[in-house]
Amino acid sequence: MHEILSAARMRAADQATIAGGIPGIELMEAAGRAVAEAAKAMAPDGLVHVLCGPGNNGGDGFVAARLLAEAGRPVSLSLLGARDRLRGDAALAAARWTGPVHPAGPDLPAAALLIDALFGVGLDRPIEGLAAEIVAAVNAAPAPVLAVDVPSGLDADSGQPTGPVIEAEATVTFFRKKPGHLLEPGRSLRGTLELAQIGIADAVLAETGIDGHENVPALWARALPRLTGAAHKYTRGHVAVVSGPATRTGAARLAAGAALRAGAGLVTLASPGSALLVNAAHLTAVMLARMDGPGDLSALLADPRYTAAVLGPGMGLGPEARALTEAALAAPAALVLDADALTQFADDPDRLFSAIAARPAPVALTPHAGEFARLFPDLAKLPLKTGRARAAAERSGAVLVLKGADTVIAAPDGRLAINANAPPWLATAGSGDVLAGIAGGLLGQGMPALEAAAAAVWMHGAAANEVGPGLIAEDLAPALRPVLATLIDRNGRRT
Ligand SMILES: NC(=O)C1=CN([C@@H]2O[C@H](COP(=O)(O)OP(=O)(O)OC[C@H]3O[C@@H](n4cnc5c(N)ncnc54)[C@H](O)[C@@H]3O)[C@@H](O)[C@H]2O)[C@@H](O)CC1
Ligand SMILES: Nc1ncnc2c1ncn2[C@@H]1O[C@H](COP(=O)(O)OP(=O)(O)O)[C@@H](O)[C@H]1O
Ligand SMILES: [K+]
Repeated sequence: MHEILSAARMRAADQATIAGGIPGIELMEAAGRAVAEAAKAMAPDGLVHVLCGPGNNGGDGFVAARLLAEAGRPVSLSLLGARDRLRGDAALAAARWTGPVHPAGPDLPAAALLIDALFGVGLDRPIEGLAAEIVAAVNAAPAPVLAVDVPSGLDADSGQPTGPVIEAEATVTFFRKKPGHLLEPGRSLRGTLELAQIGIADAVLAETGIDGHENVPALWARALPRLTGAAHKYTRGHVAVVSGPATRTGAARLAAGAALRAGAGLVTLASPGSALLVNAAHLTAVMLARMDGPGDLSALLADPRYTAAVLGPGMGLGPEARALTEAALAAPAALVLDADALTQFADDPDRLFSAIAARPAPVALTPHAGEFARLFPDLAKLPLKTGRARAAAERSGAVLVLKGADTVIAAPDGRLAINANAPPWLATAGSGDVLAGIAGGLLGQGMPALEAAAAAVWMHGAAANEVGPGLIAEDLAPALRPVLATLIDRNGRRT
């Protein structure tokens, strides 16, 4: 159920199902029924006003209106465009509606609920003219809005408004979620999301292919590190985190603490001599090693017990910092490169990519949009966030974590997950450092890179939800405990 389908693949799934012998009107009846049920739950009484568009999204609206009326609810309906222009299943659905069909306009009745069945995945241009006036009126109306499939005006693939767009309290979509339900601002515009099954068989996915998955534990839970009675700290991995200079040490400590909480057996902060005392003053379970340049870091990471390293948080730019990252790239450990460790390669991203290609252990890159644009200036212009992440993973040979409210995780082989559990209070200084640490902690325990990165992003969001508003980055690592408890039981088994 967690596969994601683009509008084109969803159309292919509809068509394959109809070609397989299930009439389109049956799918539409099931879709309209799901919408009617959601409408009853949202507004137990009062008038429901259904706004129908000229395509099959409008057809779903006609079905919902009929079923609500049959259930005894007061229903009114308006249609954008002429009734005799309706085609196919939508025309059939409209023929089954026996109530009046009002011409759609910005004058809306005082309703308990508005159903937006104007445009779905068939939207092919920005909404304008009369339809735009209707959208504005719907958004200004006091009644809550239930969107059919997608809020009208939203691009189902990008999550971007194409122009005027409906702001919905809730959306009912069919068969599988679309990228635009998870990518911002679509995730905010669609309100709560219900997924309804309408008679399309899961097997159709083998034919259509998928556009990725929603980032849920089912994707990676089986790959989580497994604790057994025979575990000792070295079997749980040793993660090195590179500290910045004396005036910028906090970010690396946040990452180190998070790596330990994520289950790494040992975490060592590799600190410049000048920053040893300030780091020592703040550390207990995290260990400290003196590291005064790339030679020291190479020597440290040459110890094969170091299974992962995290570089970037608070690290700084310039040739010395860059030389540290080069040393880590030449070492055998898995790597998380974040923040400054990415920006260091802005002048020569290909140098980073060839170093990644030359190493046996995996690399995860965790840029926010600004860092991404420095490494992938051409890809940053691609219209879809999913497309940007996928192309960058392919080019870099690394697992790409393109951060934001709607973080996208992509592997070089094309696998992709969109994360949708992060609350807005995660947007606070240092929270990215914690994410890098969690990813390092999971990689260090031997988790495969895509799974480790996706799990880290999900745990980060779940920990933020545990904490709630008011969160500061320091709160995140402790909040991993209840999150891990939902994933791993006390006997070390994955739940
Ligand atoms: N048989 C099927 O394929 C099923 C389709 N379903 C519904 O059908 C929807 C897709 O239906 P359609 O492909 O007919 O597409 P839509 O109903 O989303 O919209 C397409 C219609 O709107 C017009 N249009 C597009 N953008 C416009 C704009 N900006 N201004 C004015 N007119 C515009 C198009 O010319 C076309 O007439 C889905 O979102 C879903 O709600 C469901 O009923 C399930 C079954
Ligand atoms: N509006 C938001 N909603 C949810 N999560 C967000 C939002 N904005 C940022 N985040 C998350 O917060 C973290 C911020 O990381 P980053 O940009 O590197 O900041 P910093 O360097 O201050 O830690 C990322 O994990 C990102 O996905
Ligand atoms: K709609």
